[in-house]
Amino acid sequence: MSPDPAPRLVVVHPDADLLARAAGARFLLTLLDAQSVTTPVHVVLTGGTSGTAMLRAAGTDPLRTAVDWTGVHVWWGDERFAPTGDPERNETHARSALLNAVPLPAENIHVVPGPDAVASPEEAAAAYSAELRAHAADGAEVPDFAVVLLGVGPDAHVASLFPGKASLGVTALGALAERDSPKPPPLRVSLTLPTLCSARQVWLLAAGEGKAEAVAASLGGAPVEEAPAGAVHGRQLTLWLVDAAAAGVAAS
Ligand SMILES: O=C(O)[C@H](O)[C@@H](O)[C@H](O)[C@H](O)COP(=O)(O)O
Repeated sequence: MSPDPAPRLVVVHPDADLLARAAGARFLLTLLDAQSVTTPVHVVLTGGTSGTAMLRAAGTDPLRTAVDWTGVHVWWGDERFAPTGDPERNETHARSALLNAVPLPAENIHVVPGPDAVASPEEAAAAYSAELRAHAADGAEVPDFAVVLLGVGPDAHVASLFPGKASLGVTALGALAERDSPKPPPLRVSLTLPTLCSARQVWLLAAGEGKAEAVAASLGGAPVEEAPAGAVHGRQLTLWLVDAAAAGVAAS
């Protein structure tokens, strides 16, 4: 008998601000829950407007002081191939939104190397895959992620996995290089789809009416080539955190 699929829940918040605040608090509480049973706890952050707003909310939420940050490791679902400190980098936004506001040891922040460290996105992806393996359990390729956070693009992309791209067919665990991202900048590094789906929980964030079509297609079962977001599932939970506009409903 095959195991029951993990539940997929959709939480609709009235607007983008409440979405960010609720998701930020939920993130901190989920870290606390995870720390009550295991340490270290590995989490995957996302770039983008909603993901960054959520991290900013977590960065000022009083609950952040209850987390043992020395036992938290952060990773990125994708990164733009830009040098350290560049405003294009997801890392730069995450640091100013949350990471600089909490006592997270520098060695627990696993950044994707940029052109100031390696020669190409392929080299960056290989280095990130090796870093993931180094923090995985014996015999595993990637850490046991407690949560993967993902912003959803208007074309239903997640991380740097875009509709119609060969990257969607990559079955290996680890990171890959994308050289032709339709969302600028073109050069990026992304975790693979199976890596995102290896997490215990996957959260997908979407706000604004520009995301309504992507959310409807993803939840409506569109094929992965059309709506990569719909193909991402956590092992225990898949949580869609959206605002009313992205859900296509009028806010009450
Ligand atoms: O590097 C990036 O651009 C992202 O990680 C990307 O996957 C992002 O999360 C979505 O495009 C949603 O971004 P918005 O919330 O800004 O629409």
